[in-house]
Amino acid sequence: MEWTLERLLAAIQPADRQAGEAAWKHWDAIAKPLRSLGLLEADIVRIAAIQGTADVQWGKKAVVVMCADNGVVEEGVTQTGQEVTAIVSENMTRHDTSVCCMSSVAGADVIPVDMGVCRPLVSGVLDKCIRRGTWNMTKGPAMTREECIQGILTGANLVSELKERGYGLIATGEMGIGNTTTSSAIVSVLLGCPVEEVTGRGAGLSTEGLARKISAIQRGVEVNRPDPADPIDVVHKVGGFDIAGLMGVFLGCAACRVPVLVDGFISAAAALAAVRLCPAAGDYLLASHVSKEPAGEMVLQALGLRPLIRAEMCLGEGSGAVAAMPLLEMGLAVYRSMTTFEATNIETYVPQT
Ligand SMILES: Cc1cc2ncn([C@H]3O[C@H](COP(=O)(O)O)[C@@H](O)[C@H]3O)c2cc1C
Ligand SMILES: O=C(O)c1cccnc1
Repeated sequence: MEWTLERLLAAIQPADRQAGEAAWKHWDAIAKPLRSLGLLEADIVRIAAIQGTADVQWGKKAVVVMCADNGVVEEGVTQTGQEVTAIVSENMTRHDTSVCCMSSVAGADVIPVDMGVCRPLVSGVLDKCIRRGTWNMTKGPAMTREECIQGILTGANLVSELKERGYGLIATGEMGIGNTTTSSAIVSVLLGCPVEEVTGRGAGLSTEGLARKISAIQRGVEVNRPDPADPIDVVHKVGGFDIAGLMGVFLGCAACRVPVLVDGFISAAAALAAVRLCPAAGDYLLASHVSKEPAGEMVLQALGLRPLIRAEMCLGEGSGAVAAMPLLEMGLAVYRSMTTFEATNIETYVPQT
């Protein structure tokens, strides 16, 4: 059954605290210094609560890469032309992008999705194209409200399908020239922060380019007056099809009780919009890394998330989210395989909390 927005939001319930407590109990019985694996432990506990059982396991892993073009690129807010979106999206099918190389190491499948790239793509990219690029947000809404909802439902339906196919851990990724512009616009509106504080150089931008980018976002916000209390209003006016799709992935993962790794600034902006739409969805998110973009840390804080990795990455594509997978798997290996204090006859260790 395909999701409607009403059914999707109604299906999202807070994660299972009791399962989380049981997972802490198991961690604390393992023969090692208490809580010494830090966030690895906390994240496995989070996943236990998401899955509703302390018997944590996740099966296959995937990174969903939402690809789309952004009309605002005509304002000169990016270093490269928008044709790069299509090229890199197609390179995903040949396993020739950064996230593809990293996913091979992490054992994750890469699933590129055309949410609205400017030209038709090869068939290896899942065709969910809403429209061939958004409109320029400095002149009016980037998309209609209906298109935004279509994007959200596309992402959520994809998660349901992936869950049926045995995927139990999903990373979010994106490819869309200009999407740090849309992300900064969303974050500025949702967090009520000045545009210049949440806007960076994206995939590389000169100082003049950065000034153009800030001005374009300011004009986009002034022209559209998005309502910060209505995340769909914000994303349809100043967001992109990739971000709408990512919102749907986060909401779909929450509805299907699948843990989802947030990548960098763009994914985090989409996660923020998803959580503002449905606060309970926040329980299902895991932060992977903190983006080097200026507001990377700020958005994670607003989401109440602690990143596993601080590596000054700002690549996108889902690269940071995939990088966190092996760490989580190491945590899971200790959680599932290690001997306990009791079994190994260590009686003298008195855990101090
Ligand atoms: C060759 C290339 C590969 C990329 N892979 C990810 N991004 C990253 O850069 C884009 C966002 O930056 P901006 O808003 O400045 O355009 C997104 O596509 C993001 O995934 C790339 C960018 C480029 C140029
Ligand atoms: O943090 C990110 O997701 C990011 C930052 C800059 C460019 N591309 C992606």
